[in-house]
Amino acid sequence: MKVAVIQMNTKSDKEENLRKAEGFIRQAADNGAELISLPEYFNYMGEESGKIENAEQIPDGRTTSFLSGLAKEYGIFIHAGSIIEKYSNEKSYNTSIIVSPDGKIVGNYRKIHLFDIEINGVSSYMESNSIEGGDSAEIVELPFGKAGMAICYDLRFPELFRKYALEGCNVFFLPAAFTQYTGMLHWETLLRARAIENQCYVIAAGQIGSHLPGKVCYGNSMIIDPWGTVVAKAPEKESIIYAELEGERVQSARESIPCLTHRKPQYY
Ligand SMILES: O=C(O)CCC(=O)C(=O)O
Repeated sequence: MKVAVIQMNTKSDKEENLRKAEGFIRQAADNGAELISLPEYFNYMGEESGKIENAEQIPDGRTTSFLSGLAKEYGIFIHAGSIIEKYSNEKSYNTSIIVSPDGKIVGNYRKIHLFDIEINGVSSYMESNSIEGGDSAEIVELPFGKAGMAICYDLRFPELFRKYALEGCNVFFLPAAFTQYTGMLHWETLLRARAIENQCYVIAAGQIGSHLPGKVCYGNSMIIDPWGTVVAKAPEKESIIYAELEGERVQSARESIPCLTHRKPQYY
């Protein structure tokens, strides 16, 4: 299955962001992508206060119907890294969806772990001020196999990915708007670790560069195979990268080093 990952620098004008995403999706589909992955917050990154007015219903919202139309037109899967989903008058969900070639939503995942952190003298984020956390994991059946869904900070919780692997996943989605600082320190290492320890592909579409109001994102979108090899990596700009997901790579990793069957959880 040919996958395309789109790296974006999303800003606060939703229609402009959708126009840009559409251009990338059309280009990737014309290049033969059967599955296209977009980053977290691909349709809006702006002031916190703007989140509420840009929140949408799922499935009855502007962005979902935009994605369904394109998925149907090209007969492809589209993974929308995230859309701000309506929750209440104060808060939204940070929600990823996967749309199938017939335009239906086949995956819906609300970011579980919220980025509430403070790094002394560097940065602080309080995602839970505007976002309500999700409360369930999500596995989607794709032609390539089962896929586990996660978003950005979820990457730091290996037990979610282990659960997905034990339930038969061979690919993970990890869309992100990862901060420049923590990205430099941890992004590639954590992504490769999740791929290696679970012997799964990792599809990581990221935001790149600065966004209102002052968040700088690390970019470095990548596709990693079940051996932990980075098979495609985006340059430092908005771009599309491609890779072929190969079932044999999953099998060969799992047969060569059968760590998933060597587990002894009864001892720990
Ligand atoms: O885990 C990190 O270092 C970054 C996470 C992040 O930027 C987010 O979840 O929005």
